[in-house]
Amino acid sequence: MLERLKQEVLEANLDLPKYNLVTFTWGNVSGIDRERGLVVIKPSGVPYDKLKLSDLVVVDLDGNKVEGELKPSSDTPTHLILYKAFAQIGGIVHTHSPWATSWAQAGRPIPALGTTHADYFYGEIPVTRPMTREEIENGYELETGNVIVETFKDRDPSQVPSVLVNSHAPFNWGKDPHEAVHNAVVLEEVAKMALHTFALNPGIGPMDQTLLDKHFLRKHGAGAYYGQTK
Ligand SMILES: O=C(CO)[C@@H](O)[C@@H](O)COP(=O)(O)O
Repeated sequence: MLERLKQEVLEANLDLPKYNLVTFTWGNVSGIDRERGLVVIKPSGVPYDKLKLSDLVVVDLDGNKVEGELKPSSDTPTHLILYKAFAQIGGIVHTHSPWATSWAQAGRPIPALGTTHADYFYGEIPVTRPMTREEIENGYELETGNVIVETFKDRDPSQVPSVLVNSHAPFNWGKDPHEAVHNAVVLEEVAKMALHTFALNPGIGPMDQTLLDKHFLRKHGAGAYYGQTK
Protein backbone atom coordinates (compact mmCIF):
# COMPACT_ATOMS: atom_id res chain seq x y z
CA MET A 1 0.00 0.00 0.00
CA LEU A 2 2.66 2.54 0.98
CA GLU A 3 4.85 1.70 -2.03
CA ARG A 4 1.86 2.10 -4.34
CA LEU A 5 0.98 5.40 -2.66
CA LYS A 6 4.56 6.65 -3.15
CA GLN A 7 4.30 5.87 -6.88
CA GLU A 8 0.96 7.69 -7.09
CA VAL A 9 2.34 10.72 -5.22
CA LEU A 10 5.38 10.83 -7.52
CA GLU A 11 3.19 10.68 -10.65
CA ALA A 12 0.84 13.34 -9.25
CA ASN A 13 3.77 15.68 -8.48
CA LEU A 14 5.10 15.21 -12.02
CA ASP A 15 1.65 16.12 -13.36
CA LEU A 16 1.93 19.64 -11.90
CA PRO A 17 4.49 20.93 -14.47
CA LYS A 18 2.84 18.77 -17.13
CA TYR A 19 -0.41 20.75 -16.69
CA ASN A 20 1.44 24.08 -16.23
CA LEU A 21 0.25 24.44 -12.64
CA VAL A 22 3.71 25.24 -11.21
CA THR A 23 7.00 26.90 -12.10
CA PHE A 24 10.41 25.93 -10.66
CA THR A 25 9.80 24.32 -7.22
CA TRP A 26 6.50 25.96 -6.42
CA GLY A 27 3.73 23.66 -5.18
CA ASN A 28 3.64 20.11 -3.86
CA VAL A 29 1.46 16.98 -3.72
CA SER A 30 0.88 14.51 -0.90
CA GLY A 31 -1.14 11.35 -0.33
CA ILE A 32 -2.26 9.58 2.83
CA ASP A 33 -2.33 5.95 3.92
CA ARG A 34 -5.08 6.28 6.49
CA GLU A 35 -4.75 2.70 7.76
CA ARG A 36 -1.15 3.36 8.79
CA GLY A 37 -1.59 7.08 9.55
CA LEU A 38 1.25 7.99 7.21
CA VAL A 39 1.55 10.78 4.62
CA VAL A 40 3.83 10.69 1.58
CA ILE A 41 4.85 14.18 0.41
CA LYS A 42 7.20 15.95 -1.98
CA PRO A 43 10.56 16.99 -0.49
CA SER A 44 11.13 20.72 -0.06
CA GLY A 45 12.85 22.65 -2.85
CA VAL A 46 13.46 19.73 -5.22
CA PRO A 47 12.90 20.61 -8.90
CA TYR A 48 10.24 18.45 -10.53
CA ASP A 49 12.57 17.38 -13.35
CA LYS A 50 14.96 15.94 -10.76
CA LEU A 51 12.30 14.35 -8.50
CA LYS A 52 12.53 10.57 -8.05
CA LEU A 53 10.68 8.00 -5.96
CA SER A 54 13.41 7.73 -3.35
CA ASP A 55 13.26 11.50 -2.75
CA LEU A 56 9.71 11.34 -1.38
CA VAL A 57 9.33 11.80 2.36
CA VAL A 58 7.01 9.86 4.67
CA VAL A 59 5.74 11.56 7.83
CA ASP A 60 3.25 10.59 10.52
CA LEU A 61 0.26 12.78 11.33
CA ASP A 62 2.31 14.64 13.95
CA GLY A 63 4.84 15.57 11.27
CA ASN A 64 7.58 13.20 12.46
CA LYS A 65 9.68 11.90 9.58
CA VAL A 66 9.30 8.13 9.24
CA GLU A 67 11.09 7.55 5.92
CA GLY A 68 13.30 9.59 3.58
CA GLU A 69 16.61 11.41 3.61
CA LEU A 70 15.32 14.84 2.53
CA LYS A 71 13.33 17.49 4.40
CA PRO A 72 9.56 17.32 3.65
CA SER A 73 7.75 20.17 1.89
CA SER A 74 7.58 23.39 3.91
CA ASP A 75 3.79 23.14 3.44
CA THR A 76 3.63 19.80 5.28
CA PRO A 77 1.92 21.32 8.37
CA THR A 78 -0.88 22.58 6.11
CA HIS A 79 -1.34 19.16 4.48
CA LEU A 80 -1.45 17.39 7.87
CA ILE A 81 -4.07 19.72 9.31
CA LEU A 82 -6.29 19.16 6.27
CA TYR A 83 -5.94 15.35 6.46
CA LYS A 84 -6.97 15.47 10.13
CA ALA A 85 -9.92 17.79 9.50
CA PHE A 86 -11.24 16.33 6.22
CA ALA A 87 -11.56 12.58 6.84
CA GLN A 88 -12.76 11.80 3.32
CA ILE A 89 -9.73 13.10 1.40
CA GLY A 90 -6.79 11.00 0.26
CA GLY A 91 -4.65 13.48 -1.65
CA ILE A 92 -3.76 17.19 -1.47
CA VAL A 93 -2.28 19.47 -4.12
CA HIS A 94 -0.85 22.94 -3.55
CA THR A 95 0.00 24.99 -6.65
CA HIS A 96 0.74 28.54 -7.70
CA SER A 97 -1.28 28.22 -10.89
CA PRO A 98 -1.50 31.80 -12.19
CA TRP A 99 -5.24 32.31 -12.74
CA ALA A 100 -6.34 30.80 -9.43
CA THR A 101 -3.45 32.52 -7.63
CA SER A 102 -4.63 35.86 -9.05
CA TRP A 103 -8.03 35.34 -7.38
CA ALA A 104 -6.27 34.32 -4.13
CA GLN A 105 -4.06 37.43 -4.21
CA ALA A 106 -7.11 39.60 -4.89
CA GLY A 107 -8.87 38.05 -1.89
CA ARG A 108 -11.87 37.19 -4.09
CA PRO A 109 -13.88 33.92 -4.10
CA ILE A 110 -14.62 32.46 -7.53
CA PRO A 111 -18.40 32.41 -8.05
CA ALA A 112 -20.14 29.61 -9.94
CA LEU A 113 -20.73 31.21 -13.33
CA GLY A 114 -21.27 28.21 -15.59
CA THR A 115 -21.62 24.47 -15.99
CA THR A 116 -17.87 23.85 -16.27
CA HIS A 117 -17.56 25.15 -12.71
CA ALA A 118 -20.77 23.41 -11.59
CA ASP A 119 -19.55 19.99 -12.75
CA TYR A 120 -16.85 20.11 -10.07
CA PHE A 121 -17.71 22.73 -7.46
CA TYR A 122 -21.10 22.99 -5.76
CA GLY A 123 -21.05 26.77 -5.49
CA GLU A 124 -18.37 29.43 -5.04
CA ILE A 125 -14.74 28.48 -4.48
CA PRO A 126 -13.93 30.31 -1.24
CA VAL A 127 -10.96 32.48 -0.30
CA THR A 128 -9.63 32.35 3.25
CA ARG A 129 -9.65 35.43 5.47
CA PRO A 130 -6.41 37.39 5.73
CA MET A 131 -4.21 35.98 8.49
CA THR A 132 -3.19 38.10 11.46
CA ARG A 133 0.41 39.16 11.90
CA GLU A 134 0.58 36.87 14.94
CA GLU A 135 -0.67 33.90 12.90
CA ILE A 136 1.89 34.62 10.19
CA GLU A 137 4.74 34.98 12.68
CA ASN A 138 3.69 32.04 14.87
CA GLY A 139 3.67 29.45 12.09
CA TYR A 140 2.42 30.46 8.69
CA GLU A 141 1.99 26.95 7.24
CA LEU A 142 0.24 25.67 10.37
CA GLU A 143 -2.12 28.65 10.49
CA THR A 144 -2.75 28.29 6.75
CA GLY A 145 -4.24 24.88 7.52
CA ASN A 146 -6.27 26.33 10.37
CA VAL A 147 -7.79 29.14 8.30
CA ILE A 148 -8.67 26.68 5.54
CA VAL A 149 -10.49 24.47 8.08
CA GLU A 150 -12.17 27.60 9.48
CA THR A 151 -13.29 28.53 5.94
CA PHE A 152 -14.93 25.11 5.59
CA LYS A 153 -16.71 25.03 8.93
CA ASP A 154 -20.04 25.46 7.06
CA ARG A 155 -18.92 23.92 3.77
CA ASP A 156 -18.53 20.31 2.64
CA PRO A 157 -14.96 19.77 1.33
CA SER A 158 -16.21 16.92 -0.84
CA GLN A 159 -18.52 19.39 -2.64
CA VAL A 160 -15.89 22.14 -3.05
CA PRO A 161 -12.47 20.44 -3.36
CA SER A 162 -10.43 23.66 -3.60
CA VAL A 163 -9.69 26.80 -1.60
CA LEU A 164 -7.89 30.05 -2.40
CA VAL A 165 -5.49 30.97 0.40
CA ASN A 166 -5.59 34.75 0.75
CA SER A 167 -2.46 36.51 -0.58
CA HIS A 168 -0.99 33.11 -1.38
CA ALA A 169 -2.37 30.47 -3.77
CA PRO A 170 -4.76 27.47 -4.04
CA PHE A 171 -4.92 24.19 -2.18
CA ASN A 172 -6.96 21.36 -3.72
CA TRP A 173 -7.85 17.84 -2.61
CA GLY A 174 -9.60 14.66 -3.68
CA LYS A 175 -10.11 11.00 -2.84
CA ASP A 176 -6.53 10.35 -3.98
CA PRO A 177 -3.56 12.38 -5.33
CA HIS A 178 -4.62 11.94 -8.96
CA GLU A 179 -8.13 13.28 -8.28
CA ALA A 180 -6.61 16.17 -6.33
CA VAL A 181 -4.50 17.06 -9.39
CA HIS A 182 -7.57 16.78 -11.62
CA ASN A 183 -9.40 19.24 -9.37
CA ALA A 184 -6.38 21.58 -9.42
CA VAL A 185 -6.43 21.59 -13.24
CA VAL A 186 -10.17 22.31 -13.31
CA LEU A 187 -9.75 25.08 -10.73
CA GLU A 188 -7.18 26.80 -12.95
CA GLU A 189 -9.50 26.53 -15.96
CA VAL A 190 -12.57 27.91 -14.17
CA ALA A 191 -10.46 30.68 -12.60
CA LYS A 192 -9.35 31.75 -16.08
CA MET A 193 -12.89 31.51 -17.48
CA ALA A 194 -14.35 33.48 -14.56
CA LEU A 195 -11.88 36.34 -15.03
CA HIS A 196 -12.70 36.52 -18.74
CA THR A 197 -16.44 36.28 -18.02
CA PHE A 198 -16.25 39.30 -15.72
CA ALA A 199 -14.26 41.18 -18.36
CA LEU A 200 -17.02 40.52 -20.91
CA ASN A 201 -19.87 41.15 -18.46
CA PRO A 202 -18.77 42.88 -15.21
CA GLY A 203 -22.26 42.73 -13.76
CA ILE A 204 -22.72 38.98 -14.17
CA GLY A 205 -24.12 37.20 -11.12
CA PRO A 206 -23.84 33.58 -10.00
CA MET A 207 -25.46 30.99 -12.26
CA ASP A 208 -28.98 29.65 -11.85
CA GLN A 209 -29.18 27.28 -8.85
CA THR A 210 -31.25 24.73 -10.79
CA LEU A 211 -28.55 24.50 -13.47
CA LEU A 212 -25.85 24.32 -10.79
CA ASP A 213 -27.71 21.47 -9.07
CA LYS A 214 -28.22 19.61 -12.35
CA HIS A 215 -24.56 19.75 -13.30
CA PHE A 216 -23.00 19.06 -9.93
CA LEU A 217 -25.38 16.29 -8.98
CA ARG A 218 -25.06 14.52 -12.37
CA LYS A 219 -21.41 13.83 -11.47
CA HIS A 220 -21.44 13.62 -7.67
CA GLY A 221 -23.45 11.83 -4.99
CA ALA A 222 -25.80 8.86 -4.96
CA GLY A 223 -27.77 9.98 -8.02
CA ALA A 224 -24.75 10.58 -10.28
CA TYR A 225 -25.39 9.45 -13.85
CA TYR A 226 -22.75 11.21 -16.01
CA GLY A 227 -20.82 9.30 -18.69
CA GLN A 228 -21.10 5.50 -18.53
CA THR A 229 -22.18 5.47 -14.88
CA LYS A 230 -24.58 2.53 -14.46
O1 LIG B 1 3.74 28.06 -1.07
C1 LIG B 1 4.88 28.02 -1.43
C2 LIG B 1 5.66 29.26 -1.64
O2 LIG B 1 4.81 30.37 -1.42
C3 LIG B 1 5.42 26.64 -1.68
O3 LIG B 1 4.51 25.98 -2.53
C4 LIG B 1 6.69 26.53 -2.40
O4 LIG B 1 7.65 27.32 -1.83
C5 LIG B 1 7.11 25.07 -2.39
O5 LIG B 1 7.62 24.77 -1.11
P1 LIG B 1 8.28 23.33 -0.89
O6 LIG B 1 9.35 23.18 -1.95
O7 LIG B 1 7.20 22.30 -1.03
O8 LIG B 1 8.85 23.39 0.51
